[in-house]
Amino acid sequence: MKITNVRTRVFEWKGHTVPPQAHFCSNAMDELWDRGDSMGTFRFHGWTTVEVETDSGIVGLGNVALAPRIAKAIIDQYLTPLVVGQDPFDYEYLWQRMYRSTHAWGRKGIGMAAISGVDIAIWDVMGKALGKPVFKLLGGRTKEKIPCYASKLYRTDLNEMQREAQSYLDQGFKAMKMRFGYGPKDGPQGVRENLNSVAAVREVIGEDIDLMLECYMGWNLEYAKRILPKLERFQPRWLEEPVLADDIDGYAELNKLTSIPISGGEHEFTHYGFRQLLEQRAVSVVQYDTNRVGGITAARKVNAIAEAFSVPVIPHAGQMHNYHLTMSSLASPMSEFFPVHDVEIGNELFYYLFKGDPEPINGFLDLDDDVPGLGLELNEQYFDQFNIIE
Ligand SMILES: O=C(O)[C@H](O)[C@H](O)[C@@H](O)CO
Ligand SMILES: [Mg+2]
Repeated sequence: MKITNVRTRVFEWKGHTVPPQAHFCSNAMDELWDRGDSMGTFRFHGWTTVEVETDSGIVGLGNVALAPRIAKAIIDQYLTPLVVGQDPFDYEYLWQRMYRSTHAWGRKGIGMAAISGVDIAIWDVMGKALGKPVFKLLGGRTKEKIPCYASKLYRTDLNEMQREAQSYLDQGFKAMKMRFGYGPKDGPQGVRENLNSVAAVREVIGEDIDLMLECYMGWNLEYAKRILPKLERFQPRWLEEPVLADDIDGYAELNKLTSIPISGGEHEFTHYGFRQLLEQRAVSVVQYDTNRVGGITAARKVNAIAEAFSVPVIPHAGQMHNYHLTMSSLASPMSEFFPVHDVEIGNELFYYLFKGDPEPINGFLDLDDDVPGLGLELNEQYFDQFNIIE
């Protein structure tokens, strides 16, 4: 079998979106004086699809969510020439070819996200060619079904957050993640706002439901050191991305500071990046996203390293390209799940673009042993809601 072409398309959402709200989610832009719509650069309202075509007629489907137009340009100009004419089953060789040839600028960030999109499509081709789901090529079914946590609860009115948390309980979720809305610039009042939001959610869900806390790189080391001891009473499952992704020493200091596990990784890349995080004991939960970290070829290597360090892997985003890694590894105990709703931050856009993702039942997801490849298709039902760039 040979790869004959790689077709990339950028889908930019033009449908209804929920208007931005202040203090929606603390984030890396908050420290800058221009507080405007600080979450603006982290809205995912576009997506790149990657279709690897082969001489057998099989087409593999991958995706990239970061900087979609740049990802498309990188794939079209640099990666496609490296994989066309090649056997998709030589996936390690092809990954190394893409990684090494773009090493000067592509080993992290959008370069590696573009490589991830091609690699995911290649694994979809292999699964389809063998008539097996991708997880069966990775390690098979390690779980009867995958526990997942509901992930939304962006900072809004506390009564609204309590109603949302209750809705996840009513759906049978045993775990959920909420977002902070305040950080260092908001001073002691912001600390109180943050603590009050956690107290409000804990009041609804009680002590027997796992609660994760998301900072999305919006704090700094000094602020996190002050607030972490105040959060211990809420016994969070983890505190996520308290500092910038480059502050690995800060992660490591916080991870030792209190009983609260520190998680991160959705902005880290390749098995080399995670080797550093794990050797420095910087995270207690690994959260790569397979469409960023280097695709399935790199993600499976991170799973193995994390397993050796006894650090659980709970990939960012759920979504099918991550579910197959979680299903196939004992190092990965559960998945994130973004509830389906009106387009807001954009994580939920995945459901408008693709179909095939499993729906959670009582807080669990399952994959089908008999659906070859990733089990994803493009959801043409919403194509008219997108500007599509070929
Ligand atoms: O962990 C997450 O789900 C990510 O950080 C979200 O995608 C981001 O939107 C911030 O919540
Ligand atoms: Mg996160």
